[in-house]
Amino acid sequence: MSTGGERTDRPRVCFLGAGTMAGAVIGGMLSAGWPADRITATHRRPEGRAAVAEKYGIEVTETSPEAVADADLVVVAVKPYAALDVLASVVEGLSPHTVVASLCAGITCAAMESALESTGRVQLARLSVVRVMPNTACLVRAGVSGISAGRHADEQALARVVEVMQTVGSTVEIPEAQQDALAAVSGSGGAYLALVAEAMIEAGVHQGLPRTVADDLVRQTFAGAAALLVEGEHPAVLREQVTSPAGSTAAAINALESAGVRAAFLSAIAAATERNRALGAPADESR
Ligand SMILES: NC(=O)C1=CN([C@@H]2O[C@H](COP(=O)(O)OP(=O)(O)OC[C@H]3O[C@@H](n4cnc5c(N)ncnc54)[C@H](OP(=O)(O)O)[C@@H]3O)[C@@H](O)[C@H]2O)C=CC1
Ligand SMILES: O=C(O)[C@@H]1CCC=N1
Repeated sequence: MSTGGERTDRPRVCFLGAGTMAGAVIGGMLSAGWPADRITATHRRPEGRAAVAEKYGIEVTETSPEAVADADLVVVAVKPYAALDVLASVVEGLSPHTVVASLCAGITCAAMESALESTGRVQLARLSVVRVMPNTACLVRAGVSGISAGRHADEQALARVVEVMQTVGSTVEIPEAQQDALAAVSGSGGAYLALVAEAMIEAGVHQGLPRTVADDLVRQTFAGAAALLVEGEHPAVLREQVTSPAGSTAAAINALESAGVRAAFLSAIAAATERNRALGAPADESR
């Protein structure tokens, strides 16, 4: 998967948990030329370890202090409910120079810092902790990650995390209080757009288009619309450019507005923000 031109000064990154999100970041890093021998991961199931090692050509081990001993950056990438336990299970392998980042929805820097402080090991109590919220487009190096530094993370620690996440997309540094809303917009956003794409394909089929044609049309329409958005024009202007007075787009927009599409997005993003907050709450067993 490597494109060559690998740099040997890249930080060594160990992912704790190698599921969808870690896999997207690992895949993006490798395709950008990050040396495979500077990426490791852990997986709790032996068959999972074998599969991930085979897929990415990286070393995959059990989650243990030894797994993180050589890492410059340890990335917690398990489901939120397991994040603090997984971090606690590797503390013996962390050094004062290790940076710990978490991709886990809702898990605060303070919660991770407390987990490290509660080890009673003085040198870990001041470890750099960074909270990151990426999205799955990291796989194609088109992700966007919100990044917030914890109490002890200095510029150098932050730069280590930014180096990884900018390899797989863009980054935005935000106050940690905004992380739950950011996750609701960009962490989950790809799913909303995939749902709209799915609905548009079905609607095209409903109007008599062959499924493969509807599928191709929708994919390319999304790619084209994304390219125009990235150019920087305001979305309202892009919408107006397509909407002739009393034309067919106006008829469609009228139907969408009557169905409450804007209100639906307001509710959806509010629900996701609230859910992210709940995922970080200590008593939540459903995470
Ligand atoms: N998916 C997404 O789009 C995004 C996810 N995130 C965050 O990323 C994190 C991971 O989510 P996602 O990748 O979707 O989930 P996955 O279930 O795909 O991946 C989680 C991985 O962690 C593994 N795991 C669980 N416990 C342990 C353990 N003790 N040691 C090692 N590995 C363990 C799981 O193993 P097993 O297969 O055995 O269950 C699984 O492979 C979550 O906290 C989520 O909030 C953030 C942004 C976007
Ligand atoms: O659904 C989730 O919980 C995660 C957080 C952002 C995207 N997926």
